[in-house]
Amino acid sequence: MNRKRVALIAHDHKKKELIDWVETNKEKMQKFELYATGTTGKMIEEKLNQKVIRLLSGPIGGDQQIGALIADGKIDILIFFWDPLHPLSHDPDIKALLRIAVVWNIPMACNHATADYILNSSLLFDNYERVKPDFSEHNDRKL
Ligand SMILES: O=C(CO)COP(=O)(O)O
Repeated sequence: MNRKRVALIAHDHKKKELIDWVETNKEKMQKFELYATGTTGKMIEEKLNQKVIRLLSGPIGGDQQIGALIADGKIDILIFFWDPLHPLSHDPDIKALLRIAVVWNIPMACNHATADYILNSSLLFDNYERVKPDFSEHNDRKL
């Protein structure tokens, strides 16, 4: 079975929480191929001593790069500890990423509790295949 590709992202006020979470779940993390935005990825790599495929930092396009990977079917799970209490310059990108994860029906955790649920789901290491959305109507759309 291929390793699940997990994207990990945290905003600055949430980074400690995410780093603590990955450290607590270090053994499980090793079973995944990890992707992350720039700064988050650097911190995870240092903490876990595990390779992380790092994209750009969020404010300069990292969220969009993760979104593009999701649309290409290259990310299986998104763990995104976004910050609901501080306004961010790249809010449109954040919103777009949350949207595209829903569009493509990938499991997405936006907080610690949901991340725990996903990580402890029996579906995670089964041959579970998520339902792939049917976009035929959209692709055939006549403008
Ligand atoms: O801003 C981010 C996501 O919106 C995260 O970017 P960094 O991981 O580079 O801090």
